[in-house]
Amino acid sequence: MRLAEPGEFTKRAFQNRKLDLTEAEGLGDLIHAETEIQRRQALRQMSGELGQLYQQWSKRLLKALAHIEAFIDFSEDENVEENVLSTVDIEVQKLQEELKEHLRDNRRGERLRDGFHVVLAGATNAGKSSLLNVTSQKPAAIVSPIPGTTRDVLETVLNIGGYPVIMSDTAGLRKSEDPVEKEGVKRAKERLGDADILIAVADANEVPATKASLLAYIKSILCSSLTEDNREVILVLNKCDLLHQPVLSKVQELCKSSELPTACLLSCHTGKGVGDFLNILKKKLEKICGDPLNGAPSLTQTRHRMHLSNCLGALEKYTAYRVQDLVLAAEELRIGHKELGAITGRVRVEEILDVIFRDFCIGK
Ligand SMILES: Nc1nc2c(ncn2[C@@H]2O[C@H](COP(=O)(O)OP(=O)(O)OP(=O)(O)O)[C@@H](O)[C@H]2O)c(=O)[nH]1
Ligand SMILES: [Mg+2]
Repeated sequence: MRLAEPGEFTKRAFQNRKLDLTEAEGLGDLIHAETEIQRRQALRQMSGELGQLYQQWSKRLLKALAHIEAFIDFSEDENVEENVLSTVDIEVQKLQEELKEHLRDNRRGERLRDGFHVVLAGATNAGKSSLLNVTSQKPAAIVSPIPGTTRDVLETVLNIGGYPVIMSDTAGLRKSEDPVEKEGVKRAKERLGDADILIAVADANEVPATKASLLAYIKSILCSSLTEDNREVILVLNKCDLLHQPVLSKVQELCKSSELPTACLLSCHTGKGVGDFLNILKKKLEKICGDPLNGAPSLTQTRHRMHLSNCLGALEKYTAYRVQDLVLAAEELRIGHKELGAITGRVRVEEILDVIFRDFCIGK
């Protein structure tokens, strides 16, 4: 018997299947869609919408800071009234809410720029690598009937309906004494932790027959991620070409259960159901993203996220200190403003004074 050359499985399997896949309805359109979303998102960045938003926050915070300083320094002998403080409080509260909303965006902008992490996980031989090849339409991963073929995490960049995606194939999850495979399983689990969307891949011929046991099976594939967080999960039941009609109907019925994650029955060999899978994936991406081309522009840089979070932290401290110690509270506004300044550019002391003398009749 001749030993197979490395990569032979992949090439042969892929060439045999390529024709079927290009015939799968809508598949090409979904995979090869222009990254319109990314392009228009970039245009929004370039037109400075995000910059304008941060500038606007910075100006409002500067005004709040100036007013509080005016109150601290001049309220006793000049015309600075008590209600200045309550106006500042309201403005700081509003800024906190706007910042929170901006930060609570599921890292949409960063994901749109760098790609959404979609991770394929499942038992050995379920067809994870086959699914990666089918969706990317190239023999990216080695496919073979030998369980434990994939040992490492393999990433492929895809474009699903305009959304950038980094799809990761992982080692099949099973107990092994082989140190290389063990390491592969460890890496697979780590990668699961980073996923925006988890794809639990199972062989449709081997899935448990009841809802409860199937649910437990999915949880074991996802290392309980399903219960621990609210991340999107798709259950893929592969190799449906091997199912006989009565079993197929049973599995189809099982898939409809609302207690299970969105399920998709498909065959990487015939291409049947792959288009549906991509559509489900696209819908999940849309769900995470909202409409990226409308509404407030999204955060795109981790550095900005850090400064905005720091700014929010300072504004929250302002609220905490406000009743006990006005000077400490004002200091927090200064810190918050400095954090915004790290994004929008520094503000000089004179600018604070300008606001004070513009808004109050001091020394006049
Ligand atoms: N009949 C049938 N066989 C399939 C299908 N998808 C994959 N296979 C076969 O199943 C075997 C395992 O496929 P892989 O894609 O390597 O499975 P895997 O989940 O990546 O396996 P590991 O890397 O070992 O974890 C190969 O022989 C594939 O040709 C399918 O839709 N139908
Ligand atoms: Mg594999």
